[in-house]
Amino acid sequence: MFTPFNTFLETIAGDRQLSRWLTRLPADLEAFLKSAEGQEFRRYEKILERTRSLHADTLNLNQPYVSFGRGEDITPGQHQMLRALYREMMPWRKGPYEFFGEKAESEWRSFMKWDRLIKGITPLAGRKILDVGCGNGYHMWRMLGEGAERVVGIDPCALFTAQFELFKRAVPEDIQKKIHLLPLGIEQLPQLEAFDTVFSMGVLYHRRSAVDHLMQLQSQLVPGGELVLETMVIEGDEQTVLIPKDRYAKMPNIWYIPSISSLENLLNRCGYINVKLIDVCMTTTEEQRRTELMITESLEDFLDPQDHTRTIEGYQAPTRAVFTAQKKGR
Ligand SMILES: Nc1ncnc2c1ncn2[C@@H]1O[C@H](C[S@+](CC[C@H]([NH3+])C(=O)[O-])CC(=O)[O-])[C@@H](O)[C@H]1O
Repeated sequence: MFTPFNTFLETIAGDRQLSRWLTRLPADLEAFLKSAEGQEFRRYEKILERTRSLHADTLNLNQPYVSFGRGEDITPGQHQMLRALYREMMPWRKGPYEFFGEKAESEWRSFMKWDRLIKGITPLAGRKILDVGCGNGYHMWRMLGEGAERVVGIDPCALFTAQFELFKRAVPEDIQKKIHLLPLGIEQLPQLEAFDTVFSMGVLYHRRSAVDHLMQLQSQLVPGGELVLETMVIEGDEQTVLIPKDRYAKMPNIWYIPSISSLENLLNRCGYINVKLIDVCMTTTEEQRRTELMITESLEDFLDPQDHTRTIEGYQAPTRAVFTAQKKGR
C-alpha cells in the first residue's frame, strides 16, 4: 500500500533501535495516505511519473545548488517538461536545487543557514541523523554530502515530501537507501533513541510546548548524541520570552520566541549538557525572498517598510540562533 516508503520499512526492520518504530509507523503512513494531505501526495505522485526515465549518475551535495544529473543528459523536451513540473509543484520554499541543469530557485537560500552551522557541529560522517521539520529535504542532502550513514527526515507537508521524491527517485539505489523523508509530525515519533544527531531547525517556535518539543527531540537521540537546534530568538535576559499577541511577521502559528539565555536555561532544565550557542544572525532579504517559484509574500512584506529591524507588528525582526546540546551518556 505505502509504496514510496517501503524501502524505509524494510531498512528499519533490521535495525535494533529503529525497528521499535514498526509498532506504529505502518499505520501512521497508511493514515497519511488516506488523509486529505495524502490525496494531495498522490496527485503529486502522478506528476512525478513523468520523470520516471530520469537517472542521475552525477550528484553534487556539497555546494549551494544541490545538484543531480547534468543538463546534457536529457533532451530539450525533457528540459521543458522539468520547467513545467517545477511550476506545478510550487511553492519552492527550500533550496536551491539543480536537476539535470534546471535550476529551482527557492524562497530561502538554505545554504546560508547550513554555512552558519556546519563548522560548529560534530562532524556528520558515519552518523545516523534525524531532521525534524525537514521541509523538502535540502539540508538532508547536505548531511549526506558530509558523509552521514543514514538520514531520516520528517515533515507532515505532502508537497515537500513530493519535492524530495522528485530528486530521490532519480539517484542511484545505494543512495536511495540512505536518505528517507516521511510525511509525519514530530508528535508521531515513539521514543527511538536511535540517532547520533537530531536537527530541529525552524520548528520550535511553531510548537505549542517548547519543553515537550525539547524532551521529544531528546528521546530520539542515542545517549551522548547531539541536538542541533535552530530557532528564532529575541533580545533579553534569562526571564525573557516573546509570546506574540497574535501574528508574528504575519505568521499566525508562532507560539514561543525565547531569548538566548532563557533558551540555554530551558535546554539545561530539560537535561541536556554542553549547551553551546554557535551562531546568531538576523534574517536578511538576501536569504529569504520571493522568487519565480515562490510568488507570494516573503520577508520584505513581513517587515516594517520604514524600519527593517522590526516586524510589521512592531516586534523585533526575525533573528535566528543555532545551539548544539548533548544528551547525557549512560
Ligand atoms: N508537527 C510537526 N512536526 C514536524 N515538522 C513540522 C510540524 N509542523 C510543521 N512542520 C514543518 O516544519 C517546517 C518548518 S520550516 C523549516 C524547514 C527547515 N528545517 C529549515 O530549517 O530550512 C520553518 C521555517 O523555515 O521558518 C515546515 O516544513 C513544516 O511543514
